[in-house]
Amino acid sequence: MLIVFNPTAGRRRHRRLAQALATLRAKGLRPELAETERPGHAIALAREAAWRGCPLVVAAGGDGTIAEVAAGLAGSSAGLGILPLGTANVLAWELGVPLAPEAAATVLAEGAPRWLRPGVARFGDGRMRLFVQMLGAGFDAAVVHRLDLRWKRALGRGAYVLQGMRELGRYPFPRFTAALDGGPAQEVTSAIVTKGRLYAGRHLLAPAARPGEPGFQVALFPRGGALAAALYGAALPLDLLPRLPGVVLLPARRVVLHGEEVPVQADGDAVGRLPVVVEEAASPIRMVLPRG
Ligand SMILES: Nc1ncnc2c1ncn2[C@@H]1O[C@H](COP(=O)(O)OP(=O)(O)OP(=O)(O)O)[C@@H](O)[C@H]1O
Repeated sequence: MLIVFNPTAGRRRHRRLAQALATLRAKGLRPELAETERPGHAIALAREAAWRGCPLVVAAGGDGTIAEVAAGLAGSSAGLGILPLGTANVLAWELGVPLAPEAAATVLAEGAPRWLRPGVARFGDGRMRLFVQMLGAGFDAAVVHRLDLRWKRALGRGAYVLQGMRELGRYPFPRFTAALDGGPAQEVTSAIVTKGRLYAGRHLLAPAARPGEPGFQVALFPRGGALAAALYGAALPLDLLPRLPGVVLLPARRVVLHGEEVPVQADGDAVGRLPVVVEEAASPIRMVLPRG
């Protein structure tokens, strides 16, 4: 087992990592540890581990680190485990992986295999980005793009709330189009393409989503403006967002988002700007998850 640890993810991460390692060692396991040194490094570390036959690579970090490890394991037979040390840890909430390090380590040692089907985003400039939970274009991506990392370290998820309030006053809500499965282009001001039900931690976004099955749920936000965005932001922690008028949720296998100067985020990382085409990744990933 190789643990790929992002030393910049989340808070209190070193202590939590040490607790997980102690649990694994107490169970007779001898995990290897590799620290990431830069964005994208986890991809290379995971790829190399899969190439030398490592059966399980654990992403110790947040959703961005999981996505990078998943990208490195793509097409291999190695399994992917999660040690949730990130800020939002949406995928851990989604898949029932405990946040307590000892309990998460027990899942790594004794969990069961389950398939996850990541999404892949292709940008206009030819870049590709794999994502495990969701990709957003528009307002939420603007928040991620301009988030101050010092705030994120100090305040955790609260930093997103503060940055969201700042963006309400300055984001211009440019319109762009979303075309689902070759259908007509619809005008929106934000769109979230999600594999899972949850968003920004454990808040409900897409009740019909099934991460282990093909396809996505797509949340479209035709209404722009600070008032609508503030309303959506207030509804999210109450799990009311999917029920709000003006929020459209649709299933799709392929999503084309077209626009200019519209920011894009994937799994909470700033990843570029539109246009982008979102599809299912070529191969599913075998995850090690809680039994039952
Ligand atoms: N050594 C490093 N220095 C700077 N950035 C790094 C380093 N290692 C990894 N990263 C980048 O940090 C990004 C964010 O990390 P990650 O998603 O794991 O944590 P998080 O943002 O705190 O958690 P979450 O996504 O759950 O909110 C990763 O996508 C990765 O590209």
